Amino acid sequence: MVTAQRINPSILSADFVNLQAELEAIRTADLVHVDVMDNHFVPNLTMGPPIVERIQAVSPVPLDVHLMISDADRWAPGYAELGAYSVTFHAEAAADPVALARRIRDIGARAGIALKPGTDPEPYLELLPEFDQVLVMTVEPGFGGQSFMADMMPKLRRFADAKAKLGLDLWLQVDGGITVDTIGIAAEAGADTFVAGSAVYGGVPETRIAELRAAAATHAH
Ligand SMILES: O=C(CO)[C@@H](O)[C@H](O)COP(=O)(O)O
Repeated sequence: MVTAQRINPSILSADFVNLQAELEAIRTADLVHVDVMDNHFVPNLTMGPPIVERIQAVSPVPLDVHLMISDADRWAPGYAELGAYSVTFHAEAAADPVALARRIRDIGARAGIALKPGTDPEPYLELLPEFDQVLVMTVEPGFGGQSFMADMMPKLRRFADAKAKLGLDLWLQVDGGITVDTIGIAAEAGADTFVAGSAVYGGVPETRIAELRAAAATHAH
């Protein structure tokens, strides 16, 4: 069986003044990746619940919310309540990742856990049944347009191995520096869900999404 692959454009690279049109331009995507940053967990600031709620209301594609914020335990459930399809919080920002994932799932969203490049995957491997997706950051979180960190592939492989061993239906997501040249490397290491900002909005989004899909498919497991 070939694993389904998903392309989730990050609107961090979109024109925020024309966001509704930018959302329409990626209607062939699987999910819209929404980067929420608080200028505390990461040195950048984007948006909070009121703007995400408006995006949710007008987007033709469901939202994959990535919270790069401190105190995730307090804020993450609100994004599930406003209707996000998935809510991913950082392992480094949650006091009790399992309890938080359960709250997100109880509200009806998919629960994801994200790891910064320097974070050891080991403590999370046995917790994987509590999550619907794992996000392995392939750049330091905070900004679009950075270079893909190929040295994160061993971490991705550890999650892929644990997923196979436990027989889980778990999505493995990568985010940062994903292009037609790097997507295959991540797919080869076990990723099935790909976030791309500058690679999508740096050209005609529909064409770029199709190109990324084709490049990933040649490396599908
Ligand atoms: O979370 C982040 C950055 O922290 C990402 O979602 C970026 O928006 C990806 O941008 P590109 O590396 O694809 O340009």
